[in-house]
Amino acid sequence: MNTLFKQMKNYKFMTFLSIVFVAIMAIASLWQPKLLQEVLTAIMEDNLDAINTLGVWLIGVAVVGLIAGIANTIASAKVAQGVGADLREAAFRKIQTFSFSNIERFSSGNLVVRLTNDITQVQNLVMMTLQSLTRIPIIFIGAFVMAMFTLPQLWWIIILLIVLVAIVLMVAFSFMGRYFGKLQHYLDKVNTIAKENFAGIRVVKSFVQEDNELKRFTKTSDKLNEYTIKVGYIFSIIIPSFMMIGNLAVVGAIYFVGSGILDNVTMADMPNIITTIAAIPSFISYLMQIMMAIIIGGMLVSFSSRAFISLGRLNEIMHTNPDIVYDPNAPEETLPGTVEFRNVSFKYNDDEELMLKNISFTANSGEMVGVVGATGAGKSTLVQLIPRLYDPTDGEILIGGKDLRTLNKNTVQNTIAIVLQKAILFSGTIADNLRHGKKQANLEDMNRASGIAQAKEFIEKLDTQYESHVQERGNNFSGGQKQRISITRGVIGDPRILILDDSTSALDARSEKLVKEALNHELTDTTTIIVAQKISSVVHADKILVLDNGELVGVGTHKELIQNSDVYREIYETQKGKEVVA
Ligand SMILES: Nc1ncnc2c1ncn2[C@@H]1O[C@H](COP(=O)(O)OP(=O)(O)OP(=O)(O)O)[C@@H](O)[C@H]1O
Repeated sequence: MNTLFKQMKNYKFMTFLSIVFVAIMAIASLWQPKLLQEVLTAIMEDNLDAINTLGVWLIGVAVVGLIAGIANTIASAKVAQGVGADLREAAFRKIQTFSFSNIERFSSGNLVVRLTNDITQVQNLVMMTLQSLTRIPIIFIGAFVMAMFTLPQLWWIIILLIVLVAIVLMVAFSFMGRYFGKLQHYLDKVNTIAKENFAGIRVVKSFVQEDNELKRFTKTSDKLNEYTIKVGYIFSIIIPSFMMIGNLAVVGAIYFVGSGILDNVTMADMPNIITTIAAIPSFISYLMQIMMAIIIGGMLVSFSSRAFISLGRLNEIMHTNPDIVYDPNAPEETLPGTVEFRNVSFKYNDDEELMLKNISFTANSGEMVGVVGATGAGKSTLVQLIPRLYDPTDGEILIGGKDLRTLNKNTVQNTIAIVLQKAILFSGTIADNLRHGKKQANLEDMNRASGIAQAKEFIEKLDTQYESHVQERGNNFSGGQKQRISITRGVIGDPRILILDDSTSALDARSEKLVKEALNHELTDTTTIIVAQKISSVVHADKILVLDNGELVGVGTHKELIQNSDVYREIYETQKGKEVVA
């Protein structure tokens, strides 16, 4: 709730206006039946002056109610949309502060649902609350009191109507609550299957999985349909039930008033009879208002319970403390490119076992360091600790001789660049993507960096070159092109430490060689850490780290390791026959 109130503070005036307008609207709708009763009395008494005056009043009150209703909707929508947008931005800003671990704990898909569906639920709650919350008690209590004054002898019809409507509503909501949960579950599932299929459409097509996927989708969609129909059935029962209760109340009112009149039909009673007959439409109108207030109130309660769950999920984001926090007082500095691991151990989030165990090594400034090991040995995990994507569980990492945890955020970002295993590009232009690596990058910077990454040639062939459009996830580029663009993005800022996490895997052997040579020539002071599947990629490195099951089992040059490291020799032997190891 705090999160919501905090956001609503910015819209105090609009909220106030919306409450005032809804109160005016409620009073207008309570007043109209009363005026109608008076007009009817005036008609039956043939009082033309009163008819004219009251008619004008009736129209005036209706117009005021209408204007207040429109103004309330505008003000409520402004508050709801504003709160929704602010909440979305606040949550997105908060997520930007999250570490990898924070995001993994939520899962990225789940965060997207929170930013879209959950925010919409909260937005609707604000809208409904501002439109109904104050109106419901005013209408309910007002219409109850007015109905009692209008035809006090029929008090029991009012009570009966309230009890019956409340019973129908409670029974219906108890079923609907159950079905709504299932409905949401299958709706999420349908979304997930659809998203998964569109994102992985190439896999679906290449493995000829269309029929299987269609079956999977249809099964879930049918379930969704089943529960939607069940909810529809309940509505098809409750709406006529309400109408029946309303009609019974109307008939009851007319019958009992009518029989009361027939009991006293003398001329002396005429004024009383006129007043009573004129009161019937007004009484019925109040009954309908009472009924609507209960129905809308019930729906608001049922809807709020869903919206409060969404609010709770958003609160969870807002109250999560980022795992990785930078010291705001640390000065921004230029550091040499040395990397030192001192007894570093690491485990992922809730894992029991350590993924990296007591790792120590030093990479000197300007060196090229290779990291090799079997699949799952912990190579990516190790290099991701260097740009602080995760913090070690134990031990410390020194960059340029200083503890990584004490460094300014900009220092870390300007000193270290990582090109991840999976090349991820953002929609926009190639230039937009490259500016992630250097904000003010100009054409010269882009040309130089793309030259190093062997991307220049293909970019220059594009019609609009660096301004070429990049589709979502870079889908309009090949795997190799995406990797080249992401290497360009990595080197464009001239980092002191460049990490290539298996990021030349989609490049042909010649291009890979050219990238390595260009890195050697152009980034002579840069410490380059290369995670490689193939020993051929790091055979000339100044130092190679050999990882086995999270342990550092060898450090040295290719020659040294061939002699000293069984694990390295084994990897080398298995690869030797398959490719040329220089
Ligand atoms: N985000 C994560 N959360 C939990 N466990 C993870 C995560 N990332 C990796 N792991 C686990 O850590 C281990 C090491 O993974 P890592 O990606 O570091 O290996 P790798 O040596 O780079 O493998 P590969 O050569 O296949 O890329 C694996 O067992 C993997 O399941």
